[in-house]
Amino acid sequence: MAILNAAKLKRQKGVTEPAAVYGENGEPLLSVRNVRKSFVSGNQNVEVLKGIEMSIDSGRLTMLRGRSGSGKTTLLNLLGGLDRPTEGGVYFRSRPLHEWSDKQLTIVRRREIGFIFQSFALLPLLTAWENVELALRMAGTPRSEWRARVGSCLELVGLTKRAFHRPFELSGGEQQRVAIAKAIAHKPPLLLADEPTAELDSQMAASIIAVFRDIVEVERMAICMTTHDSTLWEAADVVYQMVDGRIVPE
Ligand SMILES: Nc1ncnc2c1ncn2[C@@H]1O[C@H](COP(=O)(O)OP(=O)(O)OP(=O)(O)O)[C@@H](O)[C@H]1O
Repeated sequence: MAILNAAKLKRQKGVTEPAAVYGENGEPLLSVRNVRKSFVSGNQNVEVLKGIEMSIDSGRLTMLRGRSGSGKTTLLNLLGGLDRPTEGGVYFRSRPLHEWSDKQLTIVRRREIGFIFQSFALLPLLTAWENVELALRMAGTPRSEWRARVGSCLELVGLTKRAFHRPFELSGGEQQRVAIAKAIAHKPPLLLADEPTAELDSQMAASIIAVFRDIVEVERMAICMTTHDSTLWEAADVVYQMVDGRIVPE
């Protein structure tokens, strides 16, 4: 796919665009400091994350790669405040998510983070347009802004012509694009995606990654996604490889 090759070429030539950074001092949008996560399974304590250090910048597509069971989803859940680390810190826009109450985390997730999952999580009776509009309603965006924002999000994901179709009338790739439009509608600075291309064929997967590249470049959001698919890694600005709960050099 052209977009993948373009991203690869840019990196090969050492061309890097200046990252849009959060904060005056250039601190990353999100940083993870010595994070450990354990689960109790039966009478055993299983350590799934073993001292993770990483950061995520605005205007960058970051990928987490690794074998099944290496801890990618567990880490993504911590980045999005869906769970808390056993040790260490997760700082989002310099605020310590790991110290926040459930109520505070719910608010930050609703307003400042977009989530995309493997299954597309669309409401089946609503059209693509109404699904995206619902996200704005949930985020408390003023009604007067809905029309323009829904239109521009559907345009960004290339679905203007399909705006009034319901999910069952759309292909898997198109449904995932509606899910992306829904996740970015309220302009969250951070978009997290867990295996967003797992249910798609390789062509549709590449088209989703092309949409992600547009989002980081046009909207300057940060996207962090997990993937097994080695053909997609070259489209990333940053790739973290996970092995057995640790980030290891590629
Ligand atoms: N709530 C939990 N309780 C006990 N063990 C858990 C829990 N969540 C995850 N694990 C274990 O942590 C390990 C890492 O799981 P995780 O889902 O993060 O891996 P992954 O890299 O995302 O894998 P996949 O690519 O298959 O989704 C697995 O061995 C899993 O069984």
